[in-house]
Amino acid sequence: MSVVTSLVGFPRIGAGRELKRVIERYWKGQASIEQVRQVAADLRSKHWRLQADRGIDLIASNDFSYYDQMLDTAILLGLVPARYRNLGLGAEDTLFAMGRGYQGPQGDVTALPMKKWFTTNYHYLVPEIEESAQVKLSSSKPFDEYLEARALGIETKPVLIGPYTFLKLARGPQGEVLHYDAGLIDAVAAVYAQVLRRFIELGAQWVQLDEPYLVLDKEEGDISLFKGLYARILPARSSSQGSVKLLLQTYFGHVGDCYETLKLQGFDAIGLDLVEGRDENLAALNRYGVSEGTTIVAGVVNGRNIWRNNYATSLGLIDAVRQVTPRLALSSSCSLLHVPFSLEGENGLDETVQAHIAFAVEKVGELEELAQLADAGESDRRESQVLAANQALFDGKRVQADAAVAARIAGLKAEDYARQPERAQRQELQRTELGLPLLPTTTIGSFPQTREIRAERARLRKGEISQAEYDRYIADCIDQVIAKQEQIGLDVLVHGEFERNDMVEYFGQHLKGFLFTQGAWVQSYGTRCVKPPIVWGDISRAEPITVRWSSYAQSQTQHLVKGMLTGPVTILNWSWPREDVSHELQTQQLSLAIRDEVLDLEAAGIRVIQIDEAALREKLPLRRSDWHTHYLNWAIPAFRLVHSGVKATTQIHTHMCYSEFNDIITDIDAMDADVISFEASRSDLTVLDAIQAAHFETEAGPGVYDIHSPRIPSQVEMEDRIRLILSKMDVSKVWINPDCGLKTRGEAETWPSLEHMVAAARVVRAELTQE
Ligand SMILES: Nc1nc2c(c(=O)[nH]1)N[C@@H](CNc1ccc(C(=O)N[C@@H](CCC(=O)N[C@@H](CCC(=O)N[C@@H](CCC(=O)O)C(=O)O)C(=O)O)C(=O)O)cc1)CN2
Ligand code: MET
Ligand SMILES: [Zn+2]
Repeated sequence: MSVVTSLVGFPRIGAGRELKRVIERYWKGQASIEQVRQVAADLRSKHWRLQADRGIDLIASNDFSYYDQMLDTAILLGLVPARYRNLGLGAEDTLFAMGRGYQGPQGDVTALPMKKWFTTNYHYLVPEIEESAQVKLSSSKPFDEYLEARALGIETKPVLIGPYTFLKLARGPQGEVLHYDAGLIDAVAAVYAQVLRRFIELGAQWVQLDEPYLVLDKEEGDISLFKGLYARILPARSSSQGSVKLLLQTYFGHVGDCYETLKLQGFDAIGLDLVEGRDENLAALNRYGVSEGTTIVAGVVNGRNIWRNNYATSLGLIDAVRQVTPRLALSSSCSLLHVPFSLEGENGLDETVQAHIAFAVEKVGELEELAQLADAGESDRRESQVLAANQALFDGKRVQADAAVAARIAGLKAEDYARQPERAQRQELQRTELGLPLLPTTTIGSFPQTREIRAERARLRKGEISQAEYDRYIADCIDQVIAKQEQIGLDVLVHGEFERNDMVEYFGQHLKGFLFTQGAWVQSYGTRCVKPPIVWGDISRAEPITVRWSSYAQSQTQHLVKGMLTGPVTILNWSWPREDVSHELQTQQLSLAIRDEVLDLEAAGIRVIQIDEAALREKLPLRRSDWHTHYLNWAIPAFRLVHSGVKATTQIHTHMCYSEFNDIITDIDAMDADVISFEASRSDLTVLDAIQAAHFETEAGPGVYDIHSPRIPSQVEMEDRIRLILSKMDVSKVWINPDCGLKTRGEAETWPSLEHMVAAARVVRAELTQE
């Protein structure tokens, strides 16, 4: 018998994005809810079987979700705010209304706020706990899925988001952090206790509670909140009916600052991330040891990258844990939700490259191989073919270094990171030069990526149409979008990004050093997926990427057209980075490539250039002490390097979404952009207070409506929003825009929404000039 293997969670969208397809068809009225349920059940069964066939011992159930697992947990706890309940919709439709808003015969409600899930490109819905909320067990989803697997002959380990993480991420109706009073703690803990008792009745062996929030710095009261919750939950592991074991699963970092507390609670197992939290977690194990009866589940297979596991390294980690305890199990470092499904059918990559890659299915295989190697004696390990073949992947260099890139980086000087003249002076020059009105209106860049556009691109890929035909089609799209923007009266226009499949993949495809996949999709939010490009070698730009379409768009109008680029930090964060060189170096290479593009756009007559850094906050280390030393100290200069070469009158914009900036607001100001647009409509507007407090110099467009929902906002609603913004910001610094790009929206909702937005800006502008 080999070491026990556990999987934190498995991707749920399906190898061919089946779940996405059926749910989106359902939303359009083209599939029934029964069809959705059937596809979901088929996927679950396929994924369980796949793990069982490969010998995984603790297979997760309830890791499936139609939209998001935080949303499922809110529903499980009965935390459906009244405005959604009052719509009177069925179970799935209520869930979708919370996820994406609802506008129809039953009412008009916005969606719950959406936020980044720790340091990933996955987004969760922020549960809202109303004053009047009655916390009680309100869904049978975890039990149903456990029984569904059982009926297939597969014993699973039900997985739930733990109560501590849930409560730390939930908010009050105004987006405020909760007050964790005894009543709330009792009620939430009581539901989890009830869940455990029910699983005992059903005969489950293990339940996993995910507590990633434990890897964050602790605030006052956190430890007592955690202890308060688990003091009520742990006793429910046994009842007159039997008992169940509890696995406390942590991931995305270390729990060094609370490991002793975790140890003392007497969990049956504690899951530790030995990839991202390696040193501190091992140090904590060594320092405090492991309680009698607790198994350490060592997360050695990285659940967040796509590279093959280095078995020698993992065996070293396994041996290190065994120095402390013999009770060891193996797992992925976090849920495999964050990696693509499988290499099977991936014919976009050649074999030598594929040998270095492991997606979810391959990672399951790695866990099993490691479990066998972990139990092999020293001589068996020495003779192991598996180990030798694995070692060969890590011996020697994969790619030749690019000497020209290295020389350019070596030649960088301090002044390359500082734009001249200083910002206040630039903003004044730009005001006269660009001739913009007060409260200028603009959009974030993309316009609807309709089925038709995607189909044209698919046709080009398959060789059904020529490049020239495709280009003509894109030019038509641009003509139309320019004309429409002029018609509704936007001040700074965009070309619409029709030529791009994705804002990161597109740049990857036009830069040296990147590779792409055909179908390596990863869920980003709801039914939306991304296909990150792979960094394989040193990065550089062979030729201009966006100049052609930006200049074309500018040639079609007298208005300003904003050039549109993705910034270096975002390109790296939304790609699969190399692990043989630092993120800092890869980002620097990207900065130089995008810098060349900025200068080429300027030379081609583009006077406003937006460099999106949508993912800047995403990889901010979870521990505050690492923020500057491990990240901001190079990520912010990387952005400055991109734009420091332009003239004072060229206006540099940046854009960010789904992040919290309050605590890094001065760092964002230090990017030295002239203008920033950001997401602010789904979340609370405390960011405006932060802007005010920090004397933020960058002009700013806090999004006045949510584009991740099909709902059309009214003009009045946006007027109110603008007035609220003006109560906190200097009017000369305010821009009016949606909170992100419009690519996921349809034409039908896009144009009325923008008309309302422009009309709202005009009304408020008129009020201002009357005063
Ligand atoms: N990388 C990245 N991360 C991000 C964002 C982002 O824009 N990009 N935005 C934020 C929110 N997250 C988002 C993630 C994905 C999408 C999104 O729109 N994804 C699309 C896919 C975009 C894409 O790559 N499209 C390709 C391929 C489209 C496709 O599915 N084609 C069909 C064939 C065409 C057809 O429909 O007939 C196929 O391959 O089967 C293209 O346009 O070429 C989707 O899930 O639907 C939006 C926002 C945060 N993170
Ligand atoms: N320019 C991009 C767009 O409008 C920025 C999106 S941020 C996820 O789609
Ligand atoms: Zn955005």
